[in-house]
Amino acid sequence: TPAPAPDTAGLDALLRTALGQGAPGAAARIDDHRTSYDGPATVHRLAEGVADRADAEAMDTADRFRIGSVTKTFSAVVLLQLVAEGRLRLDTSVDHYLPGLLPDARITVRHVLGHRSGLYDYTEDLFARTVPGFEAVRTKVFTLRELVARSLRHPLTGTPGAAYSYSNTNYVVAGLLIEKLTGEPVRTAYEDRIIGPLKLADTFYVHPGTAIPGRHAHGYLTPDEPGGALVDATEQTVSWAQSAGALISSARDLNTFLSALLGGRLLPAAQLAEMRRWFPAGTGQGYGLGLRRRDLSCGISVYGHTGAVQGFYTYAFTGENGLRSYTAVVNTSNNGAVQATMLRTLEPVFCGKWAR
Ligand SMILES: C[C@@H](NC(=O)[C@@H](C)NC(=O)CCCC[C@H](NC(=O)C[NH3+])C(=O)[O-])C(=O)O
Repeated sequence: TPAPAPDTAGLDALLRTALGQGAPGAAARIDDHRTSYDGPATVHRLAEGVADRADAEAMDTADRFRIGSVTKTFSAVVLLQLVAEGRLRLDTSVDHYLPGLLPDARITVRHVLGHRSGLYDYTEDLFARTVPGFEAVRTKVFTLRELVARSLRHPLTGTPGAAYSYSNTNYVVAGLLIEKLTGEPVRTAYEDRIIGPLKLADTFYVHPGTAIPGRHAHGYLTPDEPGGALVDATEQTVSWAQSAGALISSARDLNTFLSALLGGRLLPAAQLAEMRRWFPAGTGQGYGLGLRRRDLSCGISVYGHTGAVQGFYTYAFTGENGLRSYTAVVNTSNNGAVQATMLRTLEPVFCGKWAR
């Protein structure tokens, strides 16, 4: 049975709701392939509001932006390619590859990629106070090991291999694994293994640079104080996240990436299957290896990742076999109402107008 057509009117209504809840702008793109993830597609583009509050430049679906944790899916793909090449084993202790880094040799590569390591999330400390925390790190450059050291000031939050517990520390360790196994910085791995082969012309890893190259949206951080002024957070190193959240991309490129991933272009079937071994991660949600699954009201499950970096929320998901891919960005963050509204957009996009 063909998938229901996207309800673009319902999607646009939700984007406008997000603006009413405090987002300066919102943009969304759907790439709807007929028979194959890399074949011809119907493209839907929607944009509301402004990319830049200073000059009221309109939001455009072509604008580049910071994708936050969607970076984790890129990092997981690189490591799973290394698994396919026989250079890494998922059920081997991280200690085997990075001796002495972690305090518990029971933590395996699979635990790290599935957020089941128990490693404390150092960003809890960094961003307990949203704007002061951001201002304190926005121009800072950390090493990946410094970020792990911040995590290890706290005990493990649980037994390695037990429940899912989201932690950025896991994808900092993933970055250290990529660098150790390839002998190259993570930027080279992203470029050689994903960005180049898929020709993702809007996708960049510029750390520790602070500028978003070319045409981009400004990102506005919502302060903790109700009614407080938005903070232009566009320029930052994102060194606090790196392999856990520092990539820059566009709606077009993320749709290409997810369609290729779920379409089987980036990983052999065995490794894609590993990525899709789900652990419970909330109601109607699963986490595999760098990949989220969300179950929708119409019985469709979608696969991708969300992103939250100062000034930008990203939602990037695709359906079965990567046929219909959807990316949306709103240029604010630290705003729960906007986040909830944007998660609802998956319904009209993948279930059509009967989902309202
Ligand atoms: C959610 C998403 N995770 C990410 O994208 C990672 C990189 N971001 C975070 O862990 C949140 C950092 C604080 C953001 C800040 N919040 C605060 O400072 C709150 N005090 C903000 O909202 O900009 C995911 O994995 O799905």
